Amino acid sequence: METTVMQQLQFSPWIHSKSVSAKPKGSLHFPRRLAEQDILQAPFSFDLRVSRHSNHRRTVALKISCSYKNSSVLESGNHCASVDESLAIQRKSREIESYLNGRSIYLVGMMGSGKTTVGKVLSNALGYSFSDSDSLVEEDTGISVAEIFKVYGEDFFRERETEALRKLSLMRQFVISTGGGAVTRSINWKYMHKGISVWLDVPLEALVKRISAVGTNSRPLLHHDSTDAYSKTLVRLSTLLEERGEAYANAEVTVSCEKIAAKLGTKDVSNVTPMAIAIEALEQIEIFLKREDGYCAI
Ligand SMILES: Nc1ncnc2c1ncn2[C@@H]1O[C@H](COP(=O)(O)OP(=O)(O)OP(=O)(O)O)[C@@H](O)[C@H]1O
Ligand SMILES: O=C(O)C1=C[C@@H](O)[C@@H](O)[C@H](O)C1
Repeated sequence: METTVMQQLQFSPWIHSKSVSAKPKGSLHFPRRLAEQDILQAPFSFDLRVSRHSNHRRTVALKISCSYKNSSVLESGNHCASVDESLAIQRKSREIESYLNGRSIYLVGMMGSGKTTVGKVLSNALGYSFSDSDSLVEEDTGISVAEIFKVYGEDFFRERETEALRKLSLMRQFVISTGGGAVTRSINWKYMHKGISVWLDVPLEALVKRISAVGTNSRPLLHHDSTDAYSKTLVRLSTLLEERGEAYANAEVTVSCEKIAAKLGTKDVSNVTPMAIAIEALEQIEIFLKREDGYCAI
């Protein structure tokens, strides 16, 4: 089967603003087990498009497309940021740099809460490396998370996940997307507390919509036969969320998509972009760090 990978990245400050020193970077993501040779043989195409918006915002989208054979995975993304947002995240990153002092950020949250998507925005802004504990487990074992669950069971996966977090806890200057269930083991918190833990709190309905859109093949705890994907995902996710709600709330910082939506004057969290979530995450991290530092605003 031939599959197309499309990733749309929004670049703007490096075209219009001299005040931004770090150039935004983007990356194109491939299915986890695609061989390097296959990637090299894949034809790419690029499309750069400038858009002007009614409120004087300018955005420049770089769309990268690529086709390759023997894969059934489709990944696509549309990561848009206005000039204002790009400047805001750069400014906020610089502001918290000295408080952060190289500590890593651990993103926790349900499957589909955006840990990977928002994590990459954050790591770019902070000049940190990005890592994903699920990918680390896959690299260590040589098989996918779905296969680990199928062949060895969940307990084996949880052991490997803890080992991945232990290794990550030895690193600095990382943004880490943790597995959705990492919060359920207390030993994992011991490792995550080496850095700052941030819960991406996304309402259940939004999670279900996102996951139903991309499918459950890579998410063994949600996987089901193909019929009625929305309601099956809803039931399973709501059970997990009920079981884990308190565990997520252990995070030092909470980023609520509903609160961001409310600030934007909407109730619809689907209007809240990964960039807006990343900016709110940095603001909440700043509040936490200043409180920890005994800082008192006058
Ligand atoms: N703010 C957002 N608005 C709309 N869609 C989003 C947003 N953030 C992420 N998504 C989409 O939701 C899906 C899940 O996002 P992502 O993979 O980042 O979540 P995750 O928390 O890492 O999931 P998992 O733990 O299951 O790997 C992706 O298709 C992504 O493009
Ligand atoms: O929520 C969970 O328990 C999981 C989430 C994924 O990130 C993987 O870690 C795995 O599929 C289990």
